[in-house]
Amino acid sequence: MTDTILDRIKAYKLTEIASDKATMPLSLIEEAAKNADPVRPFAEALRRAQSTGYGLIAEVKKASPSKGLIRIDFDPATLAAAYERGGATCLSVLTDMPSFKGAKPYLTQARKATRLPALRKDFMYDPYQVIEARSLHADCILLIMATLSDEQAAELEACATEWGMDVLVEVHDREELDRALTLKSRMIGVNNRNLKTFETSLDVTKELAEGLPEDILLVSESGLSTPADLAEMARFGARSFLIGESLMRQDNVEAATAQLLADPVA
Ligand SMILES: O=P(O)(O)OC[C@@H](O)[C@@H](O)c1c[nH]c2ccccc12
Repeated sequence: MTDTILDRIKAYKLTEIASDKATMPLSLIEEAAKNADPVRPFAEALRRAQSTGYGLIAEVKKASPSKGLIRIDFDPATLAAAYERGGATCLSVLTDMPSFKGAKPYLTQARKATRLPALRKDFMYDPYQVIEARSLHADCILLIMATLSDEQAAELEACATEWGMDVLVEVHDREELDRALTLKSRMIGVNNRNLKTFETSLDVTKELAEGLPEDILLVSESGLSTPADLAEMARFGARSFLIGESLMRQDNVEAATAQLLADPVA
């Protein structure tokens, strides 16, 4: 079978982690994580927001492997502040460099410019990255079931919990969802984009939302751009959203964010 983009990402991530560990030993990362700003409750903020409107995780995203460069004028702190003024609930910041032109400092810069809880958006394989996320002041990490074993996911989740962070568990099909539901986190992200083919369809959220346990906080991720998209997802039980590209392409990010959230369906 030929390599998917996810296979390629995993391969360079493992190399990157090994080299990071050699440059910056775990003990130093742990020290920095202990001194990080207190955790801001991430899942709780979304639950509160979606009880009266929509929960929005607004993504600071410069580029992607499927779309290339998304935004030229890119300052994480400025963009994060615009998202906050526009009514975003949380931030997501890409820290992966090779595929998304992200960077670790972007996370810290974006979070510091706001009072919003922030997700480290990256491909996590090693507890080292989880502790590193906290050292960058992350409040939540992402675990992608498509590229993790059950054992790895449980180990990374336990590490996040130990450091006080929430976990967004990402799935794209029924099998991944069933595996995700055996973890402790009650926050599930359904990625409308298949990370192996880049095919994106809102039908993925519609299909997987059905029959979810009551206590699950469902986040619909990727490919969302209009108030009608959000209303459609809400009809299927998703009132929290992870949105990057469509907002990043706007000249006025604050106004676009406010407009998107203006008229939530009951
Ligand atoms: O830019 P979009 O289509 O609004 O999507 C945002 C977010 O869902 C997407 O960036 C994403 C979802 N899961 C990921 C995992 C890795 C990298 C990126 C992602």
